[in-house]
Amino acid sequence: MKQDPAAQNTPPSSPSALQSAQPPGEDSDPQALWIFGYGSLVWRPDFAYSASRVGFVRGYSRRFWQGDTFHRGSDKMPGRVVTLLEDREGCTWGVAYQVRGEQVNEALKYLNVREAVLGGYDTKEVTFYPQDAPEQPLKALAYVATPQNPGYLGPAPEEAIATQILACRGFSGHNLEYLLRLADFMQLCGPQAQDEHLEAIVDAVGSMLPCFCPIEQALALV
Ligand SMILES: N[C@@H](CCC(=O)N[C@@H](CS)C(=O)NCC(=O)O)C(=O)O
Repeated sequence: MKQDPAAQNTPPSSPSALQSAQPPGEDSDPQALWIFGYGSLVWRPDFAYSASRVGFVRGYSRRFWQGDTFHRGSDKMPGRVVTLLEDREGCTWGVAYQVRGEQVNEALKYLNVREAVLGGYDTKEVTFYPQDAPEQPLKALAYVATPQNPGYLGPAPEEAIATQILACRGFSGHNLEYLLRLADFMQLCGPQAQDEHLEAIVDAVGSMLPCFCPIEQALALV
């Protein structure tokens, strides 16, 4: 897939700059901001929002390459959560949430703690393509863990990532729940939404769990 010029990797942008970047027709509220989630934000945003849309970003691939010693792991046994890897051929599915008015500062304050302080993520401007209107892309804020952050673990064989996920748990729950809820979301997106890296890790987990069962039953185990 050729990288869409609109999906050029732009430098990290401040939320305020992004709010003013919304096209005039996008929203009468100049304070409106879209936040793109592609990991736990997909199923647990935990901030108030006015609208949400399923869709994708181009030029990035999702990877379980960020360590997590709080939400899904500990200092002794860091879990693995996702980040975005710049990839010209990449496409990552997730959910964009629109926050407006007072929701903007509340969401940013909350995410700064959850993502930046506790998770090591930075903010980055991305171009989001709604599944139901890809011809009308939106500017959105994404939280991305770069290789420079102290929690970054980087690439590993999917089997090793699966082993680590099976062994870890943190304050937000088991790392396996994190993996399976993301896989569940991707199944709901339909056959056009593929994530080979995620699928390979789920398959590796399945080969290691003696009683591996459908996702909804496996979620009941964690
Ligand atoms: N920034 C990504 C990943 C965010 C993410 O998964 N962060 C983790 C670790 S800092 C988190 O918030 N976990 C909460 C949970 O696991 O329920 C997203 O947009 O979803």
